[in-house]
Amino acid sequence: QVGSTTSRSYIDPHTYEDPNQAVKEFAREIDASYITIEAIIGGGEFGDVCRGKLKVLGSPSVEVDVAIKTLKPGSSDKARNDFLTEASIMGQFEHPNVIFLQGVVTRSNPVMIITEYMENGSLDTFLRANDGKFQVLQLVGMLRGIASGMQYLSEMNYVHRDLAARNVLVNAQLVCKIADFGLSREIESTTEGAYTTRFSNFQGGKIPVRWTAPEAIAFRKFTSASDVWSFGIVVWEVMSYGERPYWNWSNQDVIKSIEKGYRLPAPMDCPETIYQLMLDCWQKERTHRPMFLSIVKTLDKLIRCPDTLRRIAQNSRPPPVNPYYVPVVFKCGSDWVSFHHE
Ligand SMILES: Cc1ccc(-c2c(C)sc(NC(=O)CCCC(=O)O)c2C(N)=O)cc1C
Repeated sequence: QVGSTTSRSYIDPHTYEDPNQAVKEFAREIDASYITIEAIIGGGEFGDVCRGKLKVLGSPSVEVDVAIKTLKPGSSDKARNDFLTEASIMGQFEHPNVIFLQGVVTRSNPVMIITEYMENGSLDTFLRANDGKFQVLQLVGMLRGIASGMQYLSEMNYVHRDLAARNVLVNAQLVCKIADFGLSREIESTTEGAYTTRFSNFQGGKIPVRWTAPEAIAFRKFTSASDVWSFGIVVWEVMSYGERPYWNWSNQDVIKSIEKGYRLPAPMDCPETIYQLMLDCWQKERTHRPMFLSIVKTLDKLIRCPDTLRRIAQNSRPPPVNPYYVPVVFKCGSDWVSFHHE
């Protein structure tokens, strides 16, 4: 890796014969007696998400706040392995803008994954609950953190494939961290040198269309450049305080509009330089998109010279009437559609 600051690459846990081997290698085993579950704060695919305390090793009287994912009892071995995959991936990373793994409980039930506690939860719900309440500089600071976390992951040759505001967590100090490492993936270097993923068992081939780059939708070409496209959508989500990208358009209409060159309009009061960054991330040709390293530098410059954030992008006209919009009796409730479309 030319110019990479990390010495090693991420290892896909699926390359291990025995998935338990990967967990042992990358995640610290914590004894359940060190953990106190205090409250359930949400539900996940495999069980509950809780808030709790972890006794600090060596000084049991000291406790830290943690978040805990539990695997619902009676889960199959496959569900257990898929559940623990997130820990095997997360445990390989160490960066201030990537969620920190404290460890796992695998030798007693329920099986648990323990991470740092992110007091303000997921970024999209946090912004919707605080519409209009932040200064532009605070929003840009959040974006800088997300870009920095993504730069680190791309240097580790990790392609996220599901970067969206819902998968970014916010702590009490407004620090944003990349989360949600559940999807399995395989990294294969190609002749172009760009790291691309050949398709592995990506949860039944479903993709979050409105966050995904055209080449990843069309022929599953997931790379750090397609993560940059998704980052552009996250920028739009943040500057829109959690507005849904493409509003209530159908996934098909999103794909057709993007193909015809349509791009999301500047959110209200969005600085022109930030809107230009979004457009750069949404270049059709993926090699024309900026790398995360340059995105971080661009955001750093804007933060250091706040005057560059004063000029507001034109057009805060209402969202354009979608030319393809046909009133639908019901709407597919999820962002995820299979390749064989709805
Ligand atoms: C492995 C992992 C990954 C993410 C989390 C996690 C969520 C899915 S949600 C949340 N924090 C909150 O929602 C705080 C909200 C406060 C409240 O509503 O009381 C976290 C987290 N890490 O804090 C958890 C784990 C274990």
